[in-house]
Amino acid sequence: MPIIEVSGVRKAYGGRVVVDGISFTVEEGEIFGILGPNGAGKTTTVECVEGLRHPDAGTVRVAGYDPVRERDAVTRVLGAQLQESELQPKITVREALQLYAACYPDPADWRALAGRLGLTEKLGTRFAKLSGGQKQRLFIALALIGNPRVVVLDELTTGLDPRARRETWALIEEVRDSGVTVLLVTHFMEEAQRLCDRIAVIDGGRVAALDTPAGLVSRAAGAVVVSFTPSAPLDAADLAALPGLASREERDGALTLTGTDETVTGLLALLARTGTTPHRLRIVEATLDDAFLDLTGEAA
Ligand SMILES: Nc1ncnc2c1ncn2[C@@H]1O[C@H](COP(=O)(O)OP(=O)(O)OP(=O)(O)O)[C@@H](O)[C@H]1O
Repeated sequence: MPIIEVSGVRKAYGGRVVVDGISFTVEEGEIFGILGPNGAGKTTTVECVEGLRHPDAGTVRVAGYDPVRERDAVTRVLGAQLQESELQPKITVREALQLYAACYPDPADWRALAGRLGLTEKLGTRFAKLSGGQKQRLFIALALIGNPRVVVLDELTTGLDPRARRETWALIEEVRDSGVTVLLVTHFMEEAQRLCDRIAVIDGGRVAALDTPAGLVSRAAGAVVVSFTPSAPLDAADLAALPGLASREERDGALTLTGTDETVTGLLALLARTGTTPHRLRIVEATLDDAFLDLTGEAA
């Protein structure tokens, strides 16, 4: 049984539909990404999973529980870090961990959690004095303190420098490796590609695509771009017949082809057959960015 099931969820604010029939399931033990442009409906969707918003239609189940009607049960299995989290500026890391631990019947050992998240030396530090990366680590610790089976992380690494972001990624992987399912809302392609087992691309309140990162990339219009200068001109009909060819451009004797892996294989066979040498050969694969642009028409 999937640990999260979202089926046909709709949500409108003041008559404007922002989530328009979203469905997906998250399997236990995976890092599932929700990716989409600003205002796509990502946060509204995960807030329905967390029970913070009531869908107008459709159903949500977390470990079989309804987040609205069975709020207490869902609170026991789901930990959340919200998009705009804040704590009182004067609370120390130790006090925050103890306070949150007191809210759960069977909390994690907060000292061990602080150790895992590299916060032991900061236990006496006030929230306002923590760096961005330390605050995010504290929010991950607070999301994990109830020993949840699922943790929802919304825009966790926004505002972090590249090094702190990478450290946070390693922590998210550790969380998953410890057996907790992760639902991750993100804007960052590199983050989604590196961390997620599967990604739902949300655009205009709908699921535009749901696949593994590699599966999404292979859907980009020109998944592979090959450029080279042939030692002798190639026959236009031979080039046009290459399997999977999406586009062809010639400039100053240099050829640029976009297509698929099959296009590259076909091109290599054509070069061998005609005894042509490809000078300055470059093969570039599409990225999740390209797939995202194709799917949503927007840059991340
Ligand atoms: N409480 C609310 N009342 C009215 N409109 C809202 C409310 N919350 C969100 N919206 C609107 O709903 C749309 C979807 O918002 P949501 O926060 O779910 O998108 P998002 O994909 O998470 O965006 P972002 O990446 O910018 O955080 C936006 O146009 C937003 O302005």
